[in-house]
Amino acid sequence: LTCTVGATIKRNEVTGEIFIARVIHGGLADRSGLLHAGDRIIEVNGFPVDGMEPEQVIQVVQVRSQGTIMFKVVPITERPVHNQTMLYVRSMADYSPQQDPSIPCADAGMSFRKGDVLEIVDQTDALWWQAKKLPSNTDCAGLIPSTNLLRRKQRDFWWAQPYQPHACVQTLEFSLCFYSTLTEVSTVDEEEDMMAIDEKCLEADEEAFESEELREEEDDFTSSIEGIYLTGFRRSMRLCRRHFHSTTQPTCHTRCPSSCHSALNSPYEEVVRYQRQPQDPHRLIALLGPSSVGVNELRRRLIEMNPNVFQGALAYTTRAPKSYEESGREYFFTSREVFDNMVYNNRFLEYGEYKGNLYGTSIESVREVLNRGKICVIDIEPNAIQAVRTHELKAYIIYVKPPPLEHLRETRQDSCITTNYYVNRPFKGDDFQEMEEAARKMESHFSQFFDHVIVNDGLQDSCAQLLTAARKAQDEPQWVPASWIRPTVDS
Ligand SMILES: Nc1ncnc2c1ncn2[C@@H]1O[C@H](COP(=O)(O)OP(=O)(O)OP(=O)(O)O)[C@@H](O)[C@H]1O
Repeated sequence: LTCTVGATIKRNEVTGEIFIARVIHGGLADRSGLLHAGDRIIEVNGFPVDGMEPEQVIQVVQVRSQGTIMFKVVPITERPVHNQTMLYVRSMADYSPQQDPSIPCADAGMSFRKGDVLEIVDQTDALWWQAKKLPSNTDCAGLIPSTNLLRRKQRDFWWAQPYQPHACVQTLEFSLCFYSTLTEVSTVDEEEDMMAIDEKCLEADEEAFESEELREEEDDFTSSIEGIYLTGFRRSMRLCRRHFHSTTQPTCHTRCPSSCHSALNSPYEEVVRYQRQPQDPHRLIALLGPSSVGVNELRRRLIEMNPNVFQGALAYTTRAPKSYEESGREYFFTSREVFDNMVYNNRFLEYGEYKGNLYGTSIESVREVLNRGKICVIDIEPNAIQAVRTHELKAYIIYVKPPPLEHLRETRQDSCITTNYYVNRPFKGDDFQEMEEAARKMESHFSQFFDHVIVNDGLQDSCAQLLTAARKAQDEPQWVPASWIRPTVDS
């Protein structure tokens, strides 16, 4: 009945009467305006349907799949009042009606993936809403679980899992409220990764290790182009970020409660179309991707090619300045006391420790770039996603994805990476595999927050894509969390 007429039916088990259970938005029944939820069906194409099983009724309808289908109905006397307000949401979970035994009619269901934007067209039913996936090329809506129902499914799914120490990693898409647990698990994973690296280093050719070992002093990854110093590319800051400490939880509580809470607790995040006005500050561009995928190469090239438009954010450090360094150029050099105070006051988007010194990217550093009318481009670890998704920064998150393995091998033949132990060592086969694995994890946990994805295959093409995306983020309407536009009292 759903496909042909655009309605679902139900049977009163006591009386055997058949009723319209719901009318699918945009379907034939809805467009005809003749059938409504609650109408009692007496006859279909002249056949009395009282006492029939719903499947039999459907067969009667399908016999006449073309031409006119005649319904004799007793209309519902009191139609529910539809005071629908337009609602758009970004899905924070995957859903497949074919794998959901509780859906009233799987054919009427609509599947969606994390990050999809859905237009909710009907919320009259407490359990099953009707929605369209955007951009939509169909008039007909599909059934999706309501927020409460999906949340309940997530909870049940969570509790139904046998105990596995890492279970929260696999089930994050179902239960973002376990975010803090995930953070701990990721750290453990990272420590394990670190151990793997240690072993590899022990196996490594000692001579090569010695000659390429990280030197104590800090070099820039990049040279400064004429007259312009590229901020935000210092090596220690980047290495430190691999051992990041996220400020996610405290930051969330104080800086972005509405957007964080909605993202963490609700399977749907309400979104609105946002068009930045020319007088508004630029949206922050935040790049993320698995280590060595090319986030900083792309970021550097973008800034180098358009230094008057784009700029990185200067990091803070408690490290003592070297003779040639100036506060406000390589870093903001600061005391540990001041740094701790900034941490306490949630002033960092992310911060961490490297070789006994603290490093961090502050909100003020980003603000300073924005106040100059430039577009701030930073790279972040996934744990900083919530800290940049705020009413003020309105981060546009670009995920840099590795291309397939063969392409990685081909394109990175002459490229080098800096690891915790080596500077500029050529890529090895294992690096590519690790990158792919890290990418898979990152995507499965965080893809719902990606505004744009760049597959970093050919460097030139990726650079062009980044420039286009960074411009689009500023100039074209985008879906953003509704809380950014209608901030609550405490955001
Ligand atoms: N598309 C590409 N083709 C070839 N080489 C690339 C490409 N993108 C990046 N590279 C090279 O790969 C290496 C690693 O890139 P980059 O330093 O930007 O990594 P990253 O993503 O910033 O990683 P990390 O955060 O771990 O430092 C660099 O030598 C860079 O020049």
